[in-house]
Amino acid sequence: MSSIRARFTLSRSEFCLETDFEIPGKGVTALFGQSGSGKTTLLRCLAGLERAKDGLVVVNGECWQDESNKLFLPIYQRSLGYVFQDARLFPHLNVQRNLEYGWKRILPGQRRVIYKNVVEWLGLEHLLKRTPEKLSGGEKQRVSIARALLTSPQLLIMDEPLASLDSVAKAEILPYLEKLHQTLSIPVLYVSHSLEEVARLADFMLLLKSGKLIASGKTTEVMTRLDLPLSHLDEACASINTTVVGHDETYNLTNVEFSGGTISVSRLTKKTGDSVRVQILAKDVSLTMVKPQQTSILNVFEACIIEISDDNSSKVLIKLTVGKDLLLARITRKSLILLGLSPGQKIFAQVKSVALLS
Ligand SMILES: Nc1ncnc2c1ncn2[C@@H]1O[C@H](COP(=O)(O)OP(=O)(O)OP(=O)(O)O)[C@@H](O)[C@H]1O
Repeated sequence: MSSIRARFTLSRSEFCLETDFEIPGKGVTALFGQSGSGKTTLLRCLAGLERAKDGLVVVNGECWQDESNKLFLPIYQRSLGYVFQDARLFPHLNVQRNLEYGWKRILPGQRRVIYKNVVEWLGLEHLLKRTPEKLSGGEKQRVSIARALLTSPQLLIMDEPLASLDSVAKAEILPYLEKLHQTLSIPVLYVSHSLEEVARLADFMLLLKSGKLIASGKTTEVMTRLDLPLSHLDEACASINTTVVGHDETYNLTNVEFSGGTISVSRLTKKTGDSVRVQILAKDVSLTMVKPQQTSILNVFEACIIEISDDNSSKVLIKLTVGKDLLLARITRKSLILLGLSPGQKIFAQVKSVALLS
């Protein structure tokens, strides 16, 4: 199986990066951690901008750095695309010339993407003749992503690509990132501070704290681990991959199916069989002992409690399985006691609200 394997130890005066990980060689892996946890330092090590002691980097079978310190490829020899917070386009070149800059550096036989496809994926056809000063922040960032992709990298690093955009521009660019996620064979390492972005885009995640990796694994598994800080954030959530199974034209709803049942959401333009990833916030899940008969909540599922943890002085977090999927519920400690909930118990999870991610 394709994978990216890396190991670094890098000491600075008041900070030490010590990481050893293997992530899938395709799809999007999120690198998540608080400010100062070492995300940029880790990316710099991967890129060859820092020389970590006894470092190791192997990207889909290609060794960029080995532990014997004999092999250390400099950045220009690592097949890497880098997208920064700010787009860093060449201001004097129009969009097309910016894109061609990356494209022409790669020999035709070594190209792994098709120019026309990249332009189309990122919706740039009508912008090709414009100079960067005539682009919005979101458009600039789309050009920057396309330029990085056109270098046909073995690995695409995106370092908080949405951080400098306002919420309107973020909302505009996210569907493009989702489309890339579904279409692209190039693995992406995506740095973000936003749990929603991670839930939306990443299949796998690395969680960094004070220079150490405290977790790595499938996004939902890491996000729902009660021993980790993510499940205790206000926006704690689970993301679930579903498939459209039909539309309810009378009530303008779409039904999507997952391992635990069928979820009704507002009518989507998707077709039967299409994939949809949904996000369910812990605070939007309540629990009942018997299946509610008369309720305005449409989405009620049989669930099993697998773990309970304190959240704050009045709330607890409950991790549930619903079919083969995981869900989090944040309820009051009083409800926990009144209902007498404990691990192993079968209950019903009522989902008040479902956000559609893609
Ligand atoms: N050149 C340097 N010399 C010494 N210490 C540094 C240097 N660069 C960064 N650091 C320290 O290393 C630690 C990790 O920094 P890094 O920039 O990797 O964190 P980060 O997770 O990317 O943060 P942010 O999310 O704010 O960008 C911080 O404590 C920082 O002060």
